Amino acid sequence: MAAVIQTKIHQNPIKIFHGSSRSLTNQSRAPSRIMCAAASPAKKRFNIALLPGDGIGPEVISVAKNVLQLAGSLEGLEFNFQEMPVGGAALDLVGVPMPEDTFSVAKNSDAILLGAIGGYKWDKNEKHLRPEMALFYLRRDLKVFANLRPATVLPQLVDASSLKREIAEGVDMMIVRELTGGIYFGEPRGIKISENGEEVGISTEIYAAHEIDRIARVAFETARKRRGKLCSVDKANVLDASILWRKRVTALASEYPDVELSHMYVDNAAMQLIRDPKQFDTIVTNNIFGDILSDEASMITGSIGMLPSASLGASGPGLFEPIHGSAPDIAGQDKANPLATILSAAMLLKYGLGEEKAAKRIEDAVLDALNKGFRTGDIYSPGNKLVGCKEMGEEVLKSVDSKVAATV
Ligand SMILES: NC(=O)c1ccc[n+]([C@@H]2O[C@H](COP(=O)([O-])OP(=O)(O)OC[C@H]3O[C@@H](n4cnc5c(N)ncnc54)[C@H](O)[C@@H]3O)[C@@H](O)[C@H]2O)c1
Ligand SMILES: CC(C)[C@H](C(=O)O)[C@@H](O)C(=O)O
Ligand SMILES: [Mg+2]
Repeated sequence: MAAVIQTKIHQNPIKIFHGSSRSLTNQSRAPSRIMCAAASPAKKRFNIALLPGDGIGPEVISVAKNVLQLAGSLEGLEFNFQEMPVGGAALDLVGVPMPEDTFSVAKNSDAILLGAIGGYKWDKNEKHLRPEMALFYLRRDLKVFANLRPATVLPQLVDASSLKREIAEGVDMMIVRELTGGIYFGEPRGIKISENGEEVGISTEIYAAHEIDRIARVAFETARKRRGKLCSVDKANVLDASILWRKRVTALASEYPDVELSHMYVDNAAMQLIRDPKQFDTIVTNNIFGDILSDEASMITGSIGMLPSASLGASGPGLFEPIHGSAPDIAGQDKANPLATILSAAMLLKYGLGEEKAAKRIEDAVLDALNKGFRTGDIYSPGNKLVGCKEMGEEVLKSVDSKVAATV
């Protein structure tokens, strides 16, 4: 599997951005040149786990799957899709949010494309039976600690931004969110009874040095390939976990002399994102700050329906999903913007499978559909053509098919 970035942990070189080794096996299982001499060239085969989930999840996944399939086939890739229930859909089917079969298919795939999880129906479930737990199990057990959330204002969508044109235009940042640690997973946690008999809710923000180092390295490497600026966002004026975070990130900076490192408190960062988002190139931050800041950044780009993500570990398949949720308020109405999921499929190709050409086909097709004026409701502005989720998907498919490289 093609590694996109190499890094070091404790001086041992390891691959950071790659999918499982299954694809290599699959390639070797592909028909040999001699056998196929008269037919088309041997195709690379990949197993993709599709986890549609809940709400708008199935709507956006069905569209993204078609786009992935077509873009891949034009680059000689063949996908074996296996669709499995997760979240509320799995709770309804088998009583747990992450069935063993689903995890096993995901773990043994080359990459996972997930829609969204959650919904009103399960909101009152006990915590371990909430759909969202599936996400935690997946992220934790696949060890995908590095979550890349790019927020780019496309020229076609400047008017859809919540910010004024002159502030939004040209924004292009990458949020590197730590995904398997911090307050989401820290112990102790739970709702307990205190000594005076009162209920107390406990969540613990905790980071070990190695967890900070490995995400910081991913962020330095990412910044190095972008504009060379890294801003580490923390709350080191208050939180002990952030004090250690800042110390470790600072200590690593000498290994990346070509990257300009700065630090910012998270409250200021939330404000600066709105005041002057162009100051940011790469941001590295902990699990919860990354969750919040990426939703904020999405509105600079026009909509949360535009932001894809890639979650990557040191080995095994990557997990690719839009940053948005199941949007129960618009589910089943063909109103969802599928572009975040389609762009997540592009990230799957690029970071998960190392198939940059196929990824570029998808990115170009998205730009082409936007250039032609197609807009779902969340990114609509007067003068454009309002379409639903399915039609947007069909337009992107047409653009992939026409092999037109969009001019931005
Ligand atoms: N990764 C995930 O699966 C994920 C992420 C966030 C929230 N959730 C879950 O989703 C459920 C709803 O959460 P929420 O309402 O806070 O967040 P949400 O992201 O689902 O929706 C927030 C708002 O954004 C809109 N929106 C979201 N995605 C859109 C899209 N693709 N196109 C157009 N509009 C879109 C929704 O209609 C809604 O008004 C909850 O159960 C939550 O836990 C799941
Ligand atoms: C649904 C929720 C558990 C999840 C998170 O907080 O990580 C979501 O908001 C996200 O951004 O992927
Ligand atoms: Mg979130």
